[in-house]
Amino acid sequence: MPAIPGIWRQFYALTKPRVVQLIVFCALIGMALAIPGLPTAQQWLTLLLACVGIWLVAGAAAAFNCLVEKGIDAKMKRTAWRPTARGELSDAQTLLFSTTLCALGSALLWFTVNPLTMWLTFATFVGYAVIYTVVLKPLTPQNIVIGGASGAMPPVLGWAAMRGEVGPEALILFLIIFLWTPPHFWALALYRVEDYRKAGLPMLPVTHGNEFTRLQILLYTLILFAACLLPFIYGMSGWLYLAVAFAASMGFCAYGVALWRNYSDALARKTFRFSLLHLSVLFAALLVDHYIR
Ligand code: HEM
Ligand SMILES: CC(C)=CCC/C(C)=C/CC/C(C)=C/COP(=O)(O)OP(=O)(O)O
Repeated sequence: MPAIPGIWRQFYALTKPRVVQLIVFCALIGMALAIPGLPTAQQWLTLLLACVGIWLVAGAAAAFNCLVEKGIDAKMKRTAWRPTARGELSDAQTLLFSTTLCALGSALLWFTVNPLTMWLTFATFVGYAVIYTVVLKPLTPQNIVIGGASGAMPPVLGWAAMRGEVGPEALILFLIIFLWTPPHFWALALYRVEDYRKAGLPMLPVTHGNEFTRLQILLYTLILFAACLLPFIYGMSGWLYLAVAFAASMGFCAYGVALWRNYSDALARKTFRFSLLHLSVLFAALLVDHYIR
């Protein structure tokens, strides 16, 4: 097989592939839960097209973020390798790439899914690429809390794709990702604090210090624990989900407590990694539970 040319690999890297994979996975679960029983052939097609559309627009949002933040990224160890930060891709190339992905994804959603999903996905693009990246991130330590609303949208997009409306079930899944985002991000920000200080960004550990951030992480993991029980309480899931949600959320709280009591960079890194496992396992359990009930 011929190797993929370097420039395409660079463009691909701008889409933050692993983050977008989890985003599309959460959207997919929203879609599956919106359909009672197994999808029909027509629903399989809609499901696939909606995933591709959301993936394209999310990738476009990530690439636009890399363009806006190329100066900041260049100052941070974690992001200095990005092709935009290194000047390997020009602003015009990156803008064209992001616009093309966003246009293709939006057209796909409009013509093959439904206009509501297209508008919600586009609003999510604006929420992350403009409101979070341009306005909130340099402005306030609550940037990721408010901006987290865009990251929490995927199950809502998925639900809208299959139902043509937004139901309370989708809003429960939104709430879970919304409350999950602060401990997810602040755990990383704790051990990357010097990066953020150098870049001049007002992330919580920079503005309010290590101890206050650890307390916030702990509080969010506790509220998240309660929110993770809602799908069961609302009747969206059965005992399997409840057992998995209970165990995974207890695990996240345990990390919250351990980090609060005794800080180390290594533990903060483990907490960040655990956040990814927590959300993945939670959503996978919702899916399995939906089909075995
Ligand atoms: C405003 C909300 C969010 C912020 C500020 C945020 C921040 C971050 C940051 C800074 C990283 C980079 C870690 C690194 O480079 O080592 C990261 C990684 C990651 N995030 Fe988030 N995140 C947010 C929301 C989300 C959401 C909604 C999802 C998925 C549903 C997600 C999934 C991931 C994944 C999978 C990674 C690991 C990427 C990798 O290993 O390359 N994040 N997040
Ligand atoms: C249309 C749609 C579903 C859009 C989803 C938007 C999206 C990609 C949300 C994920 C959030 C994310 C990548 C945060 C990274 O934070 P950061 O940008 O502060 O991280 P960085 O320092 O690595 O750039």
